[in-house]
Amino acid sequence: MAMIINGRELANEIDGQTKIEVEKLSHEGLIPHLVVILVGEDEASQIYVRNKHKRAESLGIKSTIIRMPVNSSEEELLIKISDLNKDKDVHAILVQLPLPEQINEQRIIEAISPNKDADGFSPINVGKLSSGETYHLPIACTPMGIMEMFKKYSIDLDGKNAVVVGRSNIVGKPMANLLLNENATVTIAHSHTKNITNIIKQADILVVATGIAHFIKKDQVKIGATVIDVGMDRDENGKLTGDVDFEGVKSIASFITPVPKGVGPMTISMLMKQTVNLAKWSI
Ligand SMILES: Nc1nc2c(c(=O)[nH]1)N[C@@H](CN(C=O)c1ccc(C(=O)N[C@@H](CCC(=O)O)C(=O)O)cc1)CN2
Repeated sequence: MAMIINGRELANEIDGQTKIEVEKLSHEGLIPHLVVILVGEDEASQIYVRNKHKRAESLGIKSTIIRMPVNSSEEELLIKISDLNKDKDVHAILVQLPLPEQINEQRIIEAISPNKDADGFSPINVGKLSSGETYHLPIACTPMGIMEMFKKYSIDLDGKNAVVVGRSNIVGKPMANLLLNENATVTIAHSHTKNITNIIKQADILVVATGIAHFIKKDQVKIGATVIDVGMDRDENGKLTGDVDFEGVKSIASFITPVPKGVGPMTISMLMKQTVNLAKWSI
């Protein structure tokens, strides 16, 4: 039976460390400041943004939310980002995704200064990560949170077969680079991959980010694998569930993350930690 990785507990532990760090910086006159831009009224995005704001305030981080109407133009958003890039009081900028369809997501991400890139999505920072350079580098928060889980639970990655299912810029690609940087042998599988079950079955470390509820079943998973579920799906009753059939897979895995209380809570904790780092690196 797998050990269940408790993301909520680990997130609380990391928040505790972040709070101490913020107190120290505040005594030195530096108050980390995160600005989150929310365009439109997507229900889930509003909840995530509110949660980020509450978490930041509880840790002593200055938090500003900029709300823009759903019909905002790309130009308006670019102007806002340009102002924030120049504002010395702002250390970290995040544009909540997804954006309304009239706005090109990549153009927006590229406009954020790499030095204020709270999400680690800027092409400069993505390039550095894929070159194996990690000094003063903001990294995508969800994969970074998963790396913290491996560290906390002493899960060795060196020489292991790691399979990342999903190739998004937010999770799949940065996850693969982080695993590669730790000497894992990494395969990215996706919707066009042939014989995907055979590939998944080889994984000592399996990270799943497909957005398809219960995509991974027990008979596809190697006995003793570590299974990380990044999914946030809804089952037929509307209940939050993951990309992995948790009940089945937990009986053969050695470690597994649940949904909820797995990877999700780590994302916001890593954002807080990254905001503090960006503030420190700015001086
Ligand atoms: N600019 C960004 N946009 C988005 C990101 C991101 O990292 N940067 N990620 C997601 C949304 N997200 C943060 O923004 C996020 C999603 C989920 C959770 C979380 O804690 N989930 C809980 C369950 C919550 C629930 O009950 O609905 C869990 O898994 O336990 C945190 C952050 C897309 N946009």
